[in-house]
Amino acid sequence: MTLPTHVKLIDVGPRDGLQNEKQTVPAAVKIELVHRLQDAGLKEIEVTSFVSPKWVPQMADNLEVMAGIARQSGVRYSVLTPNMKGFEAALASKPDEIVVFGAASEAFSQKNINCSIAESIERFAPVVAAALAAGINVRGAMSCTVGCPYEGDIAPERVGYLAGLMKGIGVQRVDVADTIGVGTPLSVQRAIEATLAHFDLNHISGHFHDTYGQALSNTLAALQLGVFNFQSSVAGLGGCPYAKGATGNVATEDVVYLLHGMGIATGIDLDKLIDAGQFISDFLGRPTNSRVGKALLNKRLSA
Ligand SMILES: CC(C)(COP(=O)([O-])OP(=O)([O-])OC[C@H]1O[C@@H](n2cnc3c(N)ncnc32)[C@H](O)[C@@H]1OP(=O)([O-])[O-])[C@@H](O)C(=O)NCCC(=O)NCCSC(=O)C[C@@](C)(O)CC(=O)[O-]
Repeated sequence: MTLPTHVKLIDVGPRDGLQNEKQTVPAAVKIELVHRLQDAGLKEIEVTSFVSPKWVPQMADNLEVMAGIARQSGVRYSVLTPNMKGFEAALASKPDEIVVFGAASEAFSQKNINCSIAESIERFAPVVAAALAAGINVRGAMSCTVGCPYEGDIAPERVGYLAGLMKGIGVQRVDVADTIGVGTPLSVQRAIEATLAHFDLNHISGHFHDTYGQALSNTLAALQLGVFNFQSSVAGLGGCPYAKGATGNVATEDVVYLLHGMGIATGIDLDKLIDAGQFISDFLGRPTNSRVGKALLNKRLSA
């Protein structure tokens, strides 16, 4: 078994992590979180989304957040854009990458973006073309690649079908997302293998929610297939408003601990990352969801 020697992490905490928070998180707090993540060594940060503020009120400050970030060279700042309206609004914020987001499940596509899978691809196509013409990178998030809150198990063929559609409209790389965290290593591997029919390993990332406590196992299973891009959320923040009961992404701190323990480089300073997790957890008024964060904070206190 040959594992990757280096892994790239995209922290999606400011977007996926905070989009579902009931309390208002001021733009200044989101900006400070992004600053702390980049100071900790994150080279890719998913900052916000340009979606309907009626659907996701927490992301309504998208322009303010993007404008407030003191950008570091070498860091990629991405934003979600579901349609041309979102893309046109996002352009002013100069994102390095835009993300179109579809689903392998018809029901989830309807609940999340109010259209079928086929209609979503029709909406994404001009967004992708406009982004590429403007020199902006394009990622495609694929939700519900192993399970759906409305349809149950999702067959790998449906993941392959969506990946093929994404490839067909020019999406450059895709995320294989276990939106509700029901996957286990073999089901996640099957979803990735179905994606590999359309995208190579350089262009696939794993995005695992931790609802059933499987996300680290699933990360290892993806590493075993050679995947070396992963998304995670500082302090394990998050959940999708249209996936009731699903918890946050796997905590970035826990993934970094796993990888460093296996001798896999990330370029991330775990201590600084834990401080970033503590910062946002303090603001939200609850303990971090990161097991590693909790353990190392306790260790600091008892030192
Ligand atoms: C996609 C839409 C907009 C379609 O929503 P719609 O209602 O079908 O759109 P519409 O074109 O009919 O427009 C309806 C209203 O929305 C406005 N509108 C239309 N588009 C935009 C836009 N881009 N930005 C701002 N406003 C917009 C539009 O102007 C109009 O306003 P009104 O005339 O009623 O005042 C809607 O369904 C929506 O915003 N959904 C939110 C989806 C979302 O953000 N979900 C969470 C992110 S996905 C996720 O978390 C999963 C992921 C990526 O992390 C991976 C995983 O784990 O699975």
